Amino acid sequence: IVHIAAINKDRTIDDYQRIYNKIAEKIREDDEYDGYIGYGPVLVRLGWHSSGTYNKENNSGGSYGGTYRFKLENSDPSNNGLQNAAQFLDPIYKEFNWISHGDLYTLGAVCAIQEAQGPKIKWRPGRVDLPESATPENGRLPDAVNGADYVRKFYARLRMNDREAVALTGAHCLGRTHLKNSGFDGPWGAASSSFTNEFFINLLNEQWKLQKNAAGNKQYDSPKGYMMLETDYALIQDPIYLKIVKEYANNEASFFKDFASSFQKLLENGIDYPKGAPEYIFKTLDDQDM
Ligand code: HEM
Ligand SMILES: CCN(CC)c1nc(N)c2ccccc2n1
Repeated sequence: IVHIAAINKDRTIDDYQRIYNKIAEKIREDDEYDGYIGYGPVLVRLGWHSSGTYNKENNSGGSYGGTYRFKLENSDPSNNGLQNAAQFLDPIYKEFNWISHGDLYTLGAVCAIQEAQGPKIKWRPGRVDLPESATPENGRLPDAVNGADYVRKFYARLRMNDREAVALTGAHCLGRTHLKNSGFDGPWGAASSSFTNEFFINLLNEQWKLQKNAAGNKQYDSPKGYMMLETDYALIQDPIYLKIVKEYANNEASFFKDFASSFQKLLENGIDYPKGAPEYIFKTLDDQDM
């Protein structure tokens, strides 16, 4: 399967910055969502899940076709809760319906990370809406009840190495798990909506206890009210991952640099960009004194 980015010469960075600003302003406006965590984290998860169906073996899945908009994909149990992000983006799509769904889902995730004071993420337009027949089957997204071998193998399918896998999981500094969505619960208390390396610091500093939660699923809980999925905890069980976790816990700049490159790679998996294809770095609202 080959997906070539379609470059729309009529659209400039200003057009996409306008959409970025609309999303960023709406994130600020709709601040009450999920107990005042806000829409940032679930927008990041939508961008990740619409890309995480990629399979390097046959270059199938991924963000290109915007197939999350079809029932088969958005009703995948792995996508429980992402309807909130899709509904958030609906009015933005109505106003700017010249953008493809794949570009919108990935732009929303980049916007959410940058507006959470995370790193600047380079973003390239050109994804093209594909028909429903292009929708990948359910089951391509990862399960949380697994160890390091599963995590390594899963990320390899997305062409990600150990550093990229650890960096990407650092996005779990945002948001929370919801029993009704995934059968996992927490963290409780001050849920942060800033993009930082705290996920790695918590992994190393908290005391973790493997417990069964209210849904009977195993997760690691800490006395301070933090939690880790088994796939999170795997990052300190595996010696190679552990070394990288320590690096990111002690060097936020290194985490930011690797996250930015890994996230762009994740969002662009499966797409061939022609030479000279435009690449944008959007300004945050703060950069624009908005
Ligand atoms: C082995 C890989 C991964 C597994 C098993 C996993 C699993 C999960 C689960 C079970 C949830 C809770 C969903 C809910 O209950 O609402 C979650 C939330 C989240 N995940 Fe992951 N995840 C993985 C990798 C990633 C990656 C690569 C990213 C982004 C780069 C990411 C970003 C997020 C975010 C931002 C949330 C919070 C969403 C919200 O607050 O609504 N995750 N993840
Ligand atoms: C770093 C603690 N937090 C956010 C305050 C956290 N920790 C997690 N382990 C986590 C796992 C999946 C989704 C969100 C998550 N959030």
